Amino acid sequence: MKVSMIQYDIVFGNPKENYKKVEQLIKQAVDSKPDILILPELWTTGYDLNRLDEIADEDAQDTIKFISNLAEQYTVNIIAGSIAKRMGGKVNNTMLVFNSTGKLVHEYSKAHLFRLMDEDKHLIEGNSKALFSLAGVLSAGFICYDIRFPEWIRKHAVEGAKIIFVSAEWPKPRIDHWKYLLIARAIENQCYIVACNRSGSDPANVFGGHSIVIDPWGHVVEEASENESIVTAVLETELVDEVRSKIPVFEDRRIDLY
Ligand SMILES: NC(=O)CCC(=O)C(=O)O
Repeated sequence: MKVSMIQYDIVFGNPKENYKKVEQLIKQAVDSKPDILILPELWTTGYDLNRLDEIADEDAQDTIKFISNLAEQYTVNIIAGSIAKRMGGKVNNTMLVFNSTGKLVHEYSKAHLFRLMDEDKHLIEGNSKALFSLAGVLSAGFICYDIRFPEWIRKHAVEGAKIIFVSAEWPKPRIDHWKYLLIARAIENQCYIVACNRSGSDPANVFGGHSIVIDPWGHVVEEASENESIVTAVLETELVDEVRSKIPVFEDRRIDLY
C-alpha cells in the first residue's frame, strides 16, 4: 500500500483559499499513484477559533462535496484531515474519510481537546470510536493531541487496527514529543503510523512539519522536513501480523491486573 501525506502551510481562517491550495496539492500528489492521501488537522480554517461562527463548515457539507469530487475524479482514498464542523450550533474538530469512489465512509471527532491552544473554549469533544476500513485494511484515525493518550490508541489496536493515521497541527517547540510519542505508539501497538502535520505558522504558533511514517518495529520509513512537501511511503501491511506473532504483547497483557 502506498500512502502520501500532504504537509502544507494552511491559510489562516480562509476556507476558500485552502480549498484552492488543497486541490492543487492533491492534483500533484496523485502523480505518484498513492492508494491513500492524508491531510493535516483543521486544514480549512487553521486555528482561527475566534471566527468559527463565520468559517466553520455547516454539517461539513462544503468539504464533503469538495473532497468527494476529488476522491472520485482521481480514484483515490482520502483521509481529509480534520475540519471545524458545525452541527446544531456546536463545533467539533472532525476527521472525514472518503473511499476512492468519493463516498464518505467514516467520521471521527477529536476526543481530547487541547487546552493550550484554547480548543476547550470553542469546540466540543467527540465521543465515537476511530476505527474504519480503507483500501481493505482495518485502520484508525486520530487527531493531534489524541496521540498523548496511549489507552485510546491501544483500544483500537486491540480491536485490529493495523495502521494508525494521525492528522495534526503540532507546534515546532514540541516536535521532539511528536516524533517520540509516535514511535512509542508504533512499537507498543505493533502497527504502522502515518502521521501528517502542517508546516508554516499562524499568528500564535510556528508548526513543526516532520510528517512521518513509522513501521511496526518503530523504524522511520519516511519523514518530511519542516517545509511544505508531499511525502510518499510504501507500507507492507503483512509486517504487522509478523511482528504481532513474534512478540505477542496483546495476548501477554495482564487484563486481570490492569
Ligand atoms: N493541535 C494539537 O492538538 C496540538 C497538540 C500539541 O501540541 C501537544 O503538545 O500535545
